[in-house]
Amino acid sequence: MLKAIKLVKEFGNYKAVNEVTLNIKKGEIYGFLGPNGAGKTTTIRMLTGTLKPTSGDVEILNLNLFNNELEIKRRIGVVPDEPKMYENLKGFEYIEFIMGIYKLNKDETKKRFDEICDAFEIDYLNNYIGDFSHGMKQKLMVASVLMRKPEVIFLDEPTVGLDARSAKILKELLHKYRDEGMTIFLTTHILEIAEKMCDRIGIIKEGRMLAEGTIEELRNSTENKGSLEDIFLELTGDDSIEDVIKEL
Ligand SMILES: Nc1ncnc2c1ncn2[C@@H]1O[C@H](COP(=O)(O)OP(=O)(O)OP(=O)(O)O)[C@@H](O)[C@H]1O
Repeated sequence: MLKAIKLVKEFGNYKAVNEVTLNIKKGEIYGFLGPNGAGKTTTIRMLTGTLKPTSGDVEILNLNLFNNELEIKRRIGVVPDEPKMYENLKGFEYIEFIMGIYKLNKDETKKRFDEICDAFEIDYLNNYIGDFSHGMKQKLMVASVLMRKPEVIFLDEPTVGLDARSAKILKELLHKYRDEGMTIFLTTHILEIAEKMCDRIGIIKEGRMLAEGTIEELRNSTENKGSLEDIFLELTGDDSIEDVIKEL
């Protein structure tokens, strides 16, 4: 469904992503975790066709990304870490614009969009996007992508800026769409969210994959039998954090 084969991205002499290989199944929620600067956003940008890899390949929906970019972009959805939207449009104008671009069935899509708006309490569609807070933009961006029912969705730090209620609603919406067959790839720094939300987790550091598996598999592959936070800190080598805290 979603495959990356030895993906590499070099910025000058710096290897931001170093031979990352992924194999994600249909209907799976895959959490991509790693410390700051590990290469998560760079990987997402390569997986979604916004950044050309230095080497390696990507296959989505059984199609090679680089030979089928338009078809793939039509069938996937992307929620970037910074929601980029037209600031001079009102919320409802942006949604009409997206419906037009993707040539969506208006009645069906509107029904789905309204359901998501109800869940997220989006009641500000008559206002200009430029006046929205980060969280308000994020919710509209998520709604504009989910209403299309993409077959694969990529979300980079989707809960940043969301209040606790909206983050919980997002988790429930993603589980619902996963159960209907959507494949979901997300990054997060909130390990509790990853633990509750994801079927499988990959951990990256300094561009390289350190580990991958279900929480249970990750637990068995490390000495640490505790929470995802304990496993993550052990794998990423930040287990000295307790000493740092003691010194504070
Ligand atoms: N356009 C660019 N030019 C040069 N270096 C870049 C560029 N984009 C990313 N990098 C570098 O690549 C590395 C990986 O960055 P990336 O944004 O993928 O990390 P990340 O895991 O998403 O981090 P964070 O969790 O902090 O968002 C970083 O060292 C970053 O400085």
